[in-house]
Amino acid sequence: MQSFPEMRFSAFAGIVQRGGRACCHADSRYGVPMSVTSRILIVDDDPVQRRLLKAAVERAGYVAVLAFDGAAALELLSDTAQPVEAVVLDLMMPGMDGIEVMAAMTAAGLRQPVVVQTGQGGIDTVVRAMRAGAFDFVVKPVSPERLAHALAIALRSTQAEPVRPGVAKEGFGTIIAASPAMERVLQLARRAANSDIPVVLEGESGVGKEMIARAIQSESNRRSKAFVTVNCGAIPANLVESILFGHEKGAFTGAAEKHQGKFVEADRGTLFLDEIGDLPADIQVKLLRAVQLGEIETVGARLPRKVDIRLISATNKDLIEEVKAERFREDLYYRLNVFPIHVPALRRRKEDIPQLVRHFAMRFSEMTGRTGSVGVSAETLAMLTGYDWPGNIRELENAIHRAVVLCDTGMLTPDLFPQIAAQRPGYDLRLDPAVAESFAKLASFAQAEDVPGGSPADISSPVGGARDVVSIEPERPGSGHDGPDLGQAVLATSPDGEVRALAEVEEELIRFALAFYNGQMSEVARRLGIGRSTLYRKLKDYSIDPENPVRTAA
Ligand SMILES: Nc1ncnc2c1ncn2[C@@H]1O[C@H](COP(=O)(O)OP(=O)(O)OP(=O)(O)O)[C@@H](O)[C@H]1O
Repeated sequence: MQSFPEMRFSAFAGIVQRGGRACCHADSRYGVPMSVTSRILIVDDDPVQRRLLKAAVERAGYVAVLAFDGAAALELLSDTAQPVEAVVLDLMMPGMDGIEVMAAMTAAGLRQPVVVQTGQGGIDTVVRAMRAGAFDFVVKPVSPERLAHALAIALRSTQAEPVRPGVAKEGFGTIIAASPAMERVLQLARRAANSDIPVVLEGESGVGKEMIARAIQSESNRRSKAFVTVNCGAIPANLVESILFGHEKGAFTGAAEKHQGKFVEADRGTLFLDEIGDLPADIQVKLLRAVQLGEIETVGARLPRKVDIRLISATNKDLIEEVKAERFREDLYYRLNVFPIHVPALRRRKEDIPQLVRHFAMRFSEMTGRTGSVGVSAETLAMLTGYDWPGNIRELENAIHRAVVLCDTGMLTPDLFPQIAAQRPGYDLRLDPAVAESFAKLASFAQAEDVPGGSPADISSPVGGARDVVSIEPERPGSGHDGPDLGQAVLATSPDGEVRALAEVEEELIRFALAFYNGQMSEVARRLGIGRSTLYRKLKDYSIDPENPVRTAA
């Protein structure tokens, strides 16, 4: 056995000279043996960023190697004596920028996975980086946890037999998440799992609400009991009561048998009420009673029955708006909505897309019995990351499934996603007729609601079928530039030459900032110099939807 000092690195930071330039490298202060520790190259011209990234990389247990520009980075990457296994690359650097570094890496046959750092805002840069071959991207300022996660997955991708990225059979381990927004969601959901607190999951269709509900159940102390789901929007109004609360034999015409109902089925377990906003008014009263008293009234029964239920509800409606419109009972709203969790749309957390794409490619490769997983080309990853996914993860999952089934080459290429390519600028859609035909066939099996962005008609005729999609991608005004487009400046005077009202200018500036910072509330509040709660109050005052701040013309 080696003695302790030999097992550890000495703490040093050396300077590598190269053509008059200097770059430094440092060892892990955690003293992890070199033979098992991956060396991560950090390329950033900003010394403060380099220091922060180095601390994060070392905290994750890797050795940080630092370079302050592209040229020094390429030299370190080519050093076979001390191989670097992954790269954290800044895109905006003087001289050679990040995209040029990746191009030079490709030209030199350097295959280390690259995690690029991008600024807040426009997706164009991300798309360019993915197209240039980036493995993943993180948005500045990146948390140490997010960076560690991205590096772990990047490093696994280089192993001969890649491990599925953090995927467990059930629970939170099944949920692929890389973005800070989803990390926060999962943090809240984990908290909720520790108690019986009623949870409402809000979010668009296909964002993963049911998956999160299942994870909460499977990590709660009810995990060994039933998880029963009811889609309140899908049950005919005249059957809701009987389906939820059950009925006695002969309770009404046609009730030939006793039916125990979902509440009884879920007794001692969890009841997941999906589309809760669609519950008819009379059933809302009965649900309120069940929640308040812990007892239900089975149709036709003489006595109420006690039940012990953990309730998780989900909605893709704005429940408070439903309350205001008197379609949803206020008392029930407050009973159910004790612990609200908002699950953001996929277009609001594009950092999740590369990992989801790889995850589904691997899963569907396994399911379709392929030997080894299909790869995903850089061009495809760029295209899929740039797309808005109106149907969220469900749409992404279905798109990858179809592409894997149709893929003959072992690599997912843009032509396997005609319904997406049709909506992204710059993709040539001259499809192989055989592929187009397969899409037409597959599309006829697809449920229209599963692919909101691509109906069968779109898929079978990708070129002609391209529809006018209203892009809600919150692109940074003047994206592709470093600063705001001056054409977007908030004007101080009105067309009649008079100074505009303060409230009007404020509203416009807030809308501008929301679009500019891609809806990142903390950033918007910070830049406007106000607190988050003030920002939320102002959004309410001006009826601004943070998801869609660009006001439509009156
Ligand atoms: N983070 C994720 N990681 C992996 N798969 C996911 C993730 N989120 C969602 N999915 C998958 O996407 C699909 C849709 O998810 P889910 O049904 O949970 O969405 P939902 O928000 O409940 O949709 P709806 O409102 O339409 O019922 C499922 O197949 C689910 O497994």
